[in-house]
Amino acid sequence: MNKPIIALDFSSKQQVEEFLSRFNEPLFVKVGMELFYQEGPDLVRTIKAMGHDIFLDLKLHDIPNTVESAMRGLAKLGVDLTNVHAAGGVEMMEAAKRGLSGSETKLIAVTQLTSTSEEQMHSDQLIAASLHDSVLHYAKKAKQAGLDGVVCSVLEAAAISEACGESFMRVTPGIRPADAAADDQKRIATPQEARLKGSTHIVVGRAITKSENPAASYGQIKNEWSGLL
Ligand SMILES: O=C(O)c1cc(=O)[nH]c(=O)n1[C@@H]1O[C@H](COP(=O)(O)O)[C@@H](O)[C@H]1O
Repeated sequence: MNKPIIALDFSSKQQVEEFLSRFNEPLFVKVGMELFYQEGPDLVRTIKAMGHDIFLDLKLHDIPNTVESAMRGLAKLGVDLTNVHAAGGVEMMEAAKRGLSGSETKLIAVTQLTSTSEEQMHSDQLIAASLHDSVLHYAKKAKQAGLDGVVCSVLEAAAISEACGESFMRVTPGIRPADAAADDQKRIATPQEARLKGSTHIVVGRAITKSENPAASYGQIKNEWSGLL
């Protein structure tokens, strides 16, 4: 079972170091925009040197040439996983993949954000399809572009596995323990539902980072995800 990916949604290196010091094991962590825009590539190198796996979540979405060049730079960081928005199109996703060539970094595409509801998608994006079909469509486009998988919600993971193959990654944020608040997320699920409904990876932020005891919360989520609870 893949380790839960902890979203390090902090604004400083100091906060990250304090948080990571509570764990005595190698983790799979996500560095997103908040942290990367404050601390830059140096912190990514520092976390890597500590022995943790890294998902660099910058959600690139631009013209193919710009994304390819940006990915060429990110490839040098040696992260394990990074992402683009599938809405950038197949040509952009292919360019992103070219930019990463020669590196070990896996590439996935965000389909519809887990903070998006079907009503919002209809009204904000003027997409007439169901949210499920939109996510599935983006997943097929990501597969066509040669990507390693997608970011989706647990609710779409099984259908994507069926359409794109079991080895195609389904990285699912919006994970909450059963009694926790949804916050700004719309398509949420528990770690147990993620395991039963076809996720290959779960991404967990606030349920761990805002916990009184992050290591204990991580342990509990990890056990539920692995089927040990
Ligand atoms: O690409 C992502 O990681 C991502 C995609 C998505 O659709 N939804 C989503 O929540 N995320 C990220 O996953 C994390 C979820 O955080 P929590 O809601 O605090 O667990 C955040 O860092 C988001 O940026």
